[in-house]
Amino acid sequence: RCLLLDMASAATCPGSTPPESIVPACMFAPDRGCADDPSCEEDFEDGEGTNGQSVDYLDLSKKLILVSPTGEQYDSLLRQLRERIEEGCGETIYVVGMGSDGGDYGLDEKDMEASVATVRSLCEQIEADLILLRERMESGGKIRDYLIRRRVGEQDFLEVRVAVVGNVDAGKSTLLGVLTHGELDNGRGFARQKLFRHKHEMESGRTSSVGNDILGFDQEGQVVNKPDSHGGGLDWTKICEKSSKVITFIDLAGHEKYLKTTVFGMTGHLPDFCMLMVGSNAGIVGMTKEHLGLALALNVPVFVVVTKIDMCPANILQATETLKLLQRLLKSPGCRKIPVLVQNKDDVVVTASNFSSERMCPIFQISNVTGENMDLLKMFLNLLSPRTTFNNDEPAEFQIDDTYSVPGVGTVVSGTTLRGLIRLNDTLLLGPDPLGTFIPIAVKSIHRKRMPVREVHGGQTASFALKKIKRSSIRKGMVMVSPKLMPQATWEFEAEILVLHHPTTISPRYQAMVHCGSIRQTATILTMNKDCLRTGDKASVHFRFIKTPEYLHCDQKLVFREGRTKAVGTITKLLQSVSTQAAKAQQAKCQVSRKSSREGTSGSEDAGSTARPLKSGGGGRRRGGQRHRGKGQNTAAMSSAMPTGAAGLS
Ligand SMILES: Nc1nc2c(ncn2[C@@H]2O[C@H](COP(=O)(O)OP(=O)(O)OP(=O)(O)O)[C@@H](O)[C@H]2O)c(=O)[nH]1
Repeated sequence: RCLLLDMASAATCPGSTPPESIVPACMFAPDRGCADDPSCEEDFEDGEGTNGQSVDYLDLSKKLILVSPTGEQYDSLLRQLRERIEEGCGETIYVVGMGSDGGDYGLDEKDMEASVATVRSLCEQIEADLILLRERMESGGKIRDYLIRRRVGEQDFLEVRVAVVGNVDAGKSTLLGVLTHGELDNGRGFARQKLFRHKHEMESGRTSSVGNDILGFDQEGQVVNKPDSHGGGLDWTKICEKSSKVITFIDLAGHEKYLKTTVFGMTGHLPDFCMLMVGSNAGIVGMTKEHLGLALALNVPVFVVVTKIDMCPANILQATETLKLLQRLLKSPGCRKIPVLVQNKDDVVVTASNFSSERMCPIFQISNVTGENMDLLKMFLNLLSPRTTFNNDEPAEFQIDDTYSVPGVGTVVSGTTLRGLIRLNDTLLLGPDPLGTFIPIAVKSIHRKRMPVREVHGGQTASFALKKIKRSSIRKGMVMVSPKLMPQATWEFEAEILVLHHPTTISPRYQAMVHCGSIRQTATILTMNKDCLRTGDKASVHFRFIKTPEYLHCDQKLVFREGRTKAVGTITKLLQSVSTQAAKAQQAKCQVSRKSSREGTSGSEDAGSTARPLKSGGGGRRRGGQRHRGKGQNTAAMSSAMPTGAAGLS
């Protein structure tokens, strides 16, 4: 019944049968309101939150447990708090005055003071701070919500990534300029000037690349970024040093012509959350639904920011209409969200506590010109926690999303640490190259948010300076992994996909761009378990990359798109992996053959032997009827690096 929730199930249970009637891409039809769908009217309750800020009420005992706990109770409370802090990657929202007393909530002044003293002492034990978020009155007295945040060292901070999407002119870059530089906009593009990375962006006012901006919060939740008086860029080092939490905004392009870059930003930069921007004057136009659909497909929780409310006062029909339409879209069967208009601090605490349940969708209404409601948005951002916890003991894995050549430093790669711990001077395997090989590479220096650091771990973005490698031999989508992982590159894979939109039908030999993490490469459908696929269909599909093998994992999410055609899915099986040894042997052969042909000796036999296995690789290609199109690549060598027997794989 619900296509988008179904995507999630398609992603998690590959074998699950499709629902009886899938509503085709309902997110593209906002008018399919779900006024009749009672589930969409469901109220949320304070309770379980999954962004690690779970507000679970002490089932240890009654609301008075904190007033004067016994030694045993104190230990249990401490254990419980530690667990919650771990789950919340260093912070949690703690409610005082609310137990399992069957609705008798609230404490009198004296009990509240005693309870807070207990919580404070618990916080000291785990080296955390207690910050009051809100206080309310119930029949039994006061209830308080506190943010408990673990203290971090000067070099350390919690990192939360927020992707910023929405149609052209929704005010994305402007809002980021206002938030990060602390200066309001003039309604004519003043604030966004500080963010643009290219001259053509300055001239056109349009974002075309993936931008990164940071907003730091100190231990008390105050913004650390200072207005930039000298006109230079922000001092990231200072911000990070003073921050306990840093929100990294991934500023994405609103224009359709940059959709490929925007999809890359959403898949490759691993956002924890997605901020969908809507201009209240323009409403839900252009790419708004497209971007919302993408976030839902990738299971990234979304919150909405309606901008330009200074242009549309509340009584103006247009603004009310935009809000109504937005709420209808969010509640529609395609989205199944619970939209909540955030109007005060209470709403912020409730929505932030319940946000990662993925169904709740807070809506903020702001003005970048007058600054209205900006404080609510900042408070909300301060309460967001990363959605994933990481284990440093796992072998390291780093995905590259950009490369640079820095004078005096050499080749630098930037990206996200997916898991494990990477230290200065570690040797990692970098790859795969066009042959599918991985080469050992030493990490010369590490920068995190432009600060030199000695190590980075899972969930952190970083840049590494590498030794003895040319920038041209590294591409986006490559990884650097621990040698323990013995990585292998893959030409072909199987995925369970769900077609969100296609004007006609998709059949074998169809080619489109696969986005998977920071990989983006055209792939061909070789076979599938259905004759053809239409909008709303699910299938198990066998893909093959057309240019180079890639480093993939089972269970990775992918987006398959070409123009307005879109499918999402999950990788279920890796096929035709290139064994590193085979690839290395092949590389050696290639070198020998190249050398001998240069020398004009009878190296033709060797050269011939590299070309011959084309037939075996060709088995795979014939099935898809595709040819490699890699520029200047030795396709013969590439094919021969593949193991034979592709024909039998599916
Ligand atoms: N009056 C008013 N104008 C705003 C507000 N927010 C943004 N603007 C103006 O709207 C225009 C477009 O803003 P941008 O920030 O460039 O929009 P964008 O969403 O980043 O656009 P792309 O980068 O092309 O995707 C600029 O001229 C801003 O000054 C607001 O809250 N009120």
